Amino acid sequence: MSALARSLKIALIQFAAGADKAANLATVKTKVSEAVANGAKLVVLPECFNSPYAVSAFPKYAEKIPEGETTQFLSELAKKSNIFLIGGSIPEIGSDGKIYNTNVSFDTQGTIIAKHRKVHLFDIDVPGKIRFIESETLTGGSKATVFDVEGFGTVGLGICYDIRFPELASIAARKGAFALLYPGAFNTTTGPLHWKLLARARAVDNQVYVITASPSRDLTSSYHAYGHSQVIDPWGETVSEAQEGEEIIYATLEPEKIDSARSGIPVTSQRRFDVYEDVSTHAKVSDK
Ligand SMILES: O=C(O)CCC(=O)C(=O)O
Repeated sequence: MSALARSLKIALIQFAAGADKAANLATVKTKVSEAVANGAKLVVLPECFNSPYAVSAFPKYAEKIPEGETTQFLSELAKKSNIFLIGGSIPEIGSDGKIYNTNVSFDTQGTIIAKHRKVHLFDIDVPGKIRFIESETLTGGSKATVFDVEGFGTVGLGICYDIRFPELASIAARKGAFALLYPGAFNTTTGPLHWKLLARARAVDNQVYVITASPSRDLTSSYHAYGHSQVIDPWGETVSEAQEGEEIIYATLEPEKIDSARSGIPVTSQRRFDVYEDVSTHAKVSDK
């Protein structure tokens, strides 16, 4: 049986969150209803869609999950819209008092099906170009996340910088994923060089769809997101790609695309775990 049971129409919502949380949630509501009207069954929001993407903002905007207003809002929206809703990420305050960059995702009943805390924090310093140290206010998660989209199949999920670490993607693929979802906010330094390269690499490594949802670029904010939300197929081809502004992009994921890649170039069944270890046997996988 194919990793994907049947065709799945998805939408990626690219918009820039500002300082006003209520306005950000109102934008999500409007754009999700547009995506639903256009037939999307699974909708993906970008990284940090309810707050500015800035280390100083994370503590101010952090909410509890599931008690916080954004979780409640997304749950109702998923249920009312009868969609699977992949809630990008939001700053979360954990029961340990630490702050995480966290995805929470929902099924068509509004029930939480996944919670992923960004595992690899975005701490980089490229002199003269970009310095961003998430660990100044955030703590990294400690689990890989793989979950079922009921009636369609299994997916893996990481947040932005997590895409640079192929191990998380391999774990999901070994567990039968048909797609890897990465809400992310690359920037105008690393985006042009690495955003598509990494998405295509993860797609071809694992013969899965790779879905990366970005904020749009806002030159008035301190962080200039790259935009270019995209859907890459298991052959490494771009199915759909946004530019840098506000946009909703769509794609229909097809089981045949996965099957043709896997039967034509059968790396998925040719792996030599007798020569190297399968990382997925060591992984802790999130149960929500
Ligand atoms: O890896 C990169 O270049 C960008 C990562 C990033 O922006 C993030 O993790 O939020």
